[in-house]
Amino acid sequence: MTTSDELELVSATKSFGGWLKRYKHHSKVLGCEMIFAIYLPPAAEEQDVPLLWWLSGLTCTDENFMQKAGAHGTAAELGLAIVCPDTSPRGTDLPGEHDSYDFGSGAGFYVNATEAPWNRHFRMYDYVTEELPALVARHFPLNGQQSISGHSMGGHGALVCALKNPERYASVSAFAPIANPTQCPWGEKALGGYLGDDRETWKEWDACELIATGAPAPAEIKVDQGEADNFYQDGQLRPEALEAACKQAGVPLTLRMLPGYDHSYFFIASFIDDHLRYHAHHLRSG
Ligand SMILES: N[C@@H](CCC(=O)N[C@@H](CSC=O)C(=O)NCC(=O)O)C(=O)O
Repeated sequence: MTTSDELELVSATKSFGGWLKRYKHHSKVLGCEMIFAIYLPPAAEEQDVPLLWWLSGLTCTDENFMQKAGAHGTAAELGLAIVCPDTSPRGTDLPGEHDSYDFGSGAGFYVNATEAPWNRHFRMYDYVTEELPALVARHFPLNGQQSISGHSMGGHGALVCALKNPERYASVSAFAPIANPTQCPWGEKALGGYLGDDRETWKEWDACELIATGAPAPAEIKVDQGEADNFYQDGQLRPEALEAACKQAGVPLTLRMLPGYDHSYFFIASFIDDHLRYHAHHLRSG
């Protein structure tokens, strides 16, 4: 087992002149061993660089984005580091943790659970906003400038992290986020399980609710949504609710509805360059 400030290198792979590295560490917040991935652009060999957080979706680990999004070339060009955390605590084996793809392992929803037994380990919000940022700041050549993005459950996570901490991130974007989790089946299952039956307590983990109560965004929010996404068509994502909440509150949002694209990493790979350039712009001017 590693101690809280030790990193164990799992793998190192050269990519576009930079390095994709995976590390194992002990998380005090989650009470288990975790793996995260970091892409360090070539510029990180000479200077401290800005950082983009990528939060992945249901069933993902630290690996999906790094292997499928095709982000390394543009991140290398822009001098942007990228960190991908895992999507839940691992190896805790709570009763029922592995029974479904949308709750428990691979489905931490970036909240701090309050219901037993989940509250012992499932504190992914604190992990991605406190423990892991402090850890990577100590170990890598980062200049302190940060932005955040994510997909689906991770898009929800990115929006919530940014709306709760607008001073910490220069910008926020999302691909097909679960934008209104208090009002969709995925969110009702996860928030009910992790937080209990009182739906009032769910609202602080819902981007639309946060915006409605006056939470400011760090910059104009950028969201891409595929129109052929089956989860969108099934009402899991609700970008229209995000658009309405932003309009009502005067929060700037650029929402693109993209014909023909589904929920997969082919959609993400098609538009990741736009998102990286949007974040690099805000990180430079931040
Ligand atoms: N039945 C599918 C559902 C899981 C899925 O589609 N996961 C998406 C994220 S969905 C919302 O958070 C994903 O990113 N999958 C990983 C990938 O590499 O595509 C299943 O079990 O895969």
